[in-house]
Parts: sequence; structure tokens; C-alpha cells
Amino acid sequence: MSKRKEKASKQQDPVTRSDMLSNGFHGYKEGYEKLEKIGVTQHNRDFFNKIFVPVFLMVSTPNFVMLLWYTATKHKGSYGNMVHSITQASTLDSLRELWGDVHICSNFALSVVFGYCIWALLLMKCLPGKLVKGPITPKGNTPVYKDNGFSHYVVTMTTLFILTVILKKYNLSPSVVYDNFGDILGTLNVLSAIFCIFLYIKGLYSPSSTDCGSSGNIIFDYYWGTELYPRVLGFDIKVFTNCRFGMTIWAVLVYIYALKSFELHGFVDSMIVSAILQLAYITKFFWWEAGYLSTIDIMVDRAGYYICWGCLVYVPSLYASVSLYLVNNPVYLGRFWSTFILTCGLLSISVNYFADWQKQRVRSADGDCLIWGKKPNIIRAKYTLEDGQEKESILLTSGWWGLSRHFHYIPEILLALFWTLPAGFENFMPFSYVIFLTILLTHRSFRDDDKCSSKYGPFWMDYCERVPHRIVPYLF
Ligand SMILES: NC(=O)C1=CN([C@@H]2O[C@H](COP(=O)(O)OP(=O)(O)OC[C@H]3O[C@@H](n4cnc5c(N)ncnc54)[C@H](OP(=O)(O)O)[C@@H]3O)[C@@H](O)[C@H]2O)C=CC1
Ligand SMILES: CC(C)CCC[C@@H](C)[C@H]1CC[C@H]2C3=CC=C4C[C@@H](O)CC[C@]4(C)[C@H]3CC[C@]12C
Repeated sequence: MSKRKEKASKQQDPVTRSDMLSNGFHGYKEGYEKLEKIGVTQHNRDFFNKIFVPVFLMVSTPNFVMLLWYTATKHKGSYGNMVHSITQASTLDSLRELWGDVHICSNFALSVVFGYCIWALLLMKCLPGKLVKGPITPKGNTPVYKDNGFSHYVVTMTTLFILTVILKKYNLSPSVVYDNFGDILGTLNVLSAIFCIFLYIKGLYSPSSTDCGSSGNIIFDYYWGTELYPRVLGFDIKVFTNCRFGMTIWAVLVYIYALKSFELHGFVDSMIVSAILQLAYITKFFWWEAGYLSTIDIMVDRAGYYICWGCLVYVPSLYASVSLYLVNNPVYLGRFWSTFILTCGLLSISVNYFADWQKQRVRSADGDCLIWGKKPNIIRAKYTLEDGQEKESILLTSGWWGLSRHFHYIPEILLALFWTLPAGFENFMPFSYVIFLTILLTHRSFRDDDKCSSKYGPFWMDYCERVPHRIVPYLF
């Protein structure tokens, strides 16, 4: 191996055999051998990745989302006060205090959750949209989707606005969702966990495609899922949970929290600045929804607790938490800071959008396009599917993708920071999302590099050699 190649291989992270299998692509095994050399056994790794982490997350995250809501609504967004209050009692009593006031499956909560699901499913079926092909899966399947996410989003948000105007005439308001959000969140938590049991069984006994199977470990299968893209009655489950539920409910909640804040305090600039940035980001997401269907969430992550519960419960609670916090903690920014934060936030959204766009553009034009006004630098990377078929794909090594391998995560994190800054520094709670996101994206950059190195082998090493930094140019 040449010196340059050797150096690049050192920048690779270890790839476990099970990672390679779950990615489903043949290829690069050097990282795995490295792991064996330093004596980490397969058994220890399996226990940590397949039992400890899933159990830890499945126990902590449902409580964490309830705590977040509880802190924002009952302790004015102060983790300190919340911890003080719950540490007065035993763990069991604390859990009781946390869940005790919540009416799981109350009539109101059930009507809101099921009412919205029926609405979203109807729109998914009825709104027109071009059929788009997802990327080919490791088993050689090509899922087809109806690209009507943007119209679903516009119709839903417009209807919500019209509903607000109509309800006002009767002295009612959609902000009743904020008043009962504890019940709704508790209900969502429980229903989503049951839904994941359904997905687990469906993947084992009635899978929708050959991209399915069990790892032999029930805990891991429930957490990770047993199917890559399950379909029920013609509905794609991951498109529903990730886009039509998680991302849309996030937007709906941002709107409802802003409305509640207006009803309580009149116009509060921090709430509006944060809401504009979040809604602009979500609008960008739906505009690019077909692109999202080629990300690792769809290509690699199966429909289990991680993705489905995550999108049904974690996204609505954690992702919208800055707005939830601002309802009880209005901050007045003034014109200068409002304009400054808005401008920086919108700039971050455009950089993030154009990075995703460059990657898609260069592939759809087969490299025959301009990136930053120049002919793009590309690698024509070959890879092999599980059935042995040879395929080729393009890796862009210029534009945003020439600065670092995941440069687009920087504007993603900065943007989250910009919609959090309006909440000020009095409490730590509003920073929960941006901290989670930084950890998630750092971990994701490792996962993605693992996935790409096992998929593309030497071609990915070549990319790492040309673009040596993972996220932050010259640093990391
Ligand atoms: N707010 C949140 O919670 C999160 C937001 N995001 C955002 O979602 C968007 C998509 O996420 P992202 O992680 O990028 O999605 P992906 O993880 O799917 O993107 C990485 C994939 O792109 C392909 N790829 C990698 N490098 C190149 C390259 N140089 N040229 C061409 N293709 C390449 C590879 O797929 P292939 O197999 O096709 O080669 C790789 O697996 C981003 O805007 C990100 O910021 C992401 C995660 C969390
Ligand atoms: C249960 C958990 C501890 C963690 C659950 C994590 C998931 C909810 C999130 C993992 C990856 C996230 C996303 C990836 C890419 C996205 C595109 C972006 O433009 C919008 C956000 C998102 C859809 C985002 C949503 C949450 C995750 C699926």
C-alpha cells in the first residue's frame, strides 16, 4: 500500500463486521481487523451496541421527553428547579410525579393524535405528486415514493391558519394543544411504543420487501427494526413517521407555541425570530423531501424504535423545545439582535441546503454540471450489492464537499444555535436540542464514514485522502 493510501486508511474509523453486514455492502474490512488487533472482542461490542445502548435509550428517552415538557411547563424551563423538586422524593415517587398528572389516552389526546394521523394519511394518498425512485438498497430493491411532501406541508399549515381564524370566532384556539400537551405526549409515547411492536412483528412475519430480517436478538430487533422500508395498505411507514408526522408536527407545534405566547404576552420578538428560523428550515426540508429519501435514515436505518419512535415522539418534543420554553419565558431582543440572528440563521439554512443540493446535482447530471462555477472534481466510485451486482456512483470532492466530508453539519448546528439564542442564557434547557444535535451529527459522521468505507472501499479511501477532515476543515 502506498504511503498516501496508508495515511488515509489511518483516518478511517473501525468498521465492525456487524456494521458491515447491517449496511449490507461488501468491501472494506481493514477497520474490523484493526479492532481485532487491539483486542476488543466481538462479544463485548455486541453486548454494548445491541443490548446496553438500546436498553439505555429505550428507558431514558421516554422519560427524558416527559421531563423536558415538565421542566418547561411546571418549572419555568429550569432544570435546576426540576431536579430539586424530583430529588426530594424517591425514584418511584419522582416517576409518579412526572407521569402522574398526565392522562394517557384521554379522549382529547386520542382525538388529536388519531385525527392528525387520518388527515396526514388522506393527504399522502390524495395529493398529486411525481413518482420518485429511492436509492437501490443492498438487496437490490428500488423503493418508489410519491413526491407530495411539500404540498402536504403547505396544505396542513394553511389549514391550521384558517382553523385558527375560524375558532377565534367561537372564542376557541388551537393553543388548547399546548394546554394539554402533557396528555398528548404521554399518549404518543405509549402508542408509538406499541406501534413499534407492530412493526417488529410485521417485519418478521409479513415483510414488504426482501430488505428485512432478524439479528437474532429481540431487544436489538425492536430497537433497530426488522424491515428497511415497510409498507402498510400502500403507505410507506418511514415517509409517514419521519416526514408526514415528525417534521410536520414540529412545524405545527412551533406555530401553536407562538400562538400561545401571543395570547399570553402579545408580540414577543424572540418567539417570532426562533419560529421563523425553525419554519424556514422545515419548509426547506419539505422542498427537498425527495433528497431526504436518499439519506442514511432511509437507506440504512430500519423502521424500529430508533427512527419511528424517534420521529413520532422525540422530534415533536425535543426539536420544538426552544419554542415550548419561550412560551413561559418571553425574552425581548430588540431590532438589532432580531435582525442579526435572523440573517445568520437564514444564511446557515442556505449553506446547508446548497451542500445537499450540490451532492444531488452532481449525481443527477452525471458530473456534467458546474459547482461553484467550475467543473466539479469527482470520484467514480464502484461498489457491489449483496447479490454481486456491480454498481457505480459519484462522490463529489469539490464545492462544500471538498472542504470536509460532512461540512454541511456545521451550518445545521449553527442554525439550531441561532434559533436557540433568542431564548437567552438564563436557563440551560433551551440548549438541549443543539447539544443533542451536535452529538447526533458527530456520531452520524462516524456512522456514515463507516457505511461509505464498507460500501466503496478504496474509492472512499481516495476521498478521505483528497478531503482529510471529517467535519471541521483543518481541525476535525
Ligand atoms: N436536524 C437533524 O436532526 C439532522 C439533520 N440532518 C440533515 O439532513 C441532511 C442529510 O443528512 P446527511 O447526514 O448528509 O445524509 P446522509 O447521511 O444520507 O448523507 C450522506 C450520504 O451521502 C453520500 N455521500 C457522502 N459523501 C458524498 C460525496 N462527497 N458526494 C456525493 N455523495 C456523498 C453517501 O451516500 P451514498 O451511499 O449514496 O453514496 C452518504 O452515505 C443534511 O442537511 C443534514 O444536515 C441530518 C441528521 C440529523
Ligand atoms: C430515539 C433516539 C435516542 C434518537 C432518535 C433520533 C431520530 C429522531 C433522528 C435521527 C436522525 C434525525 C434526522 C435526520 C435527518 C433529518 C433531515 C433534516 O433536514 C430534518 C431532520 C431529520 C428528518 C432528522 C429527524 C430526526 C432523526 C430521524
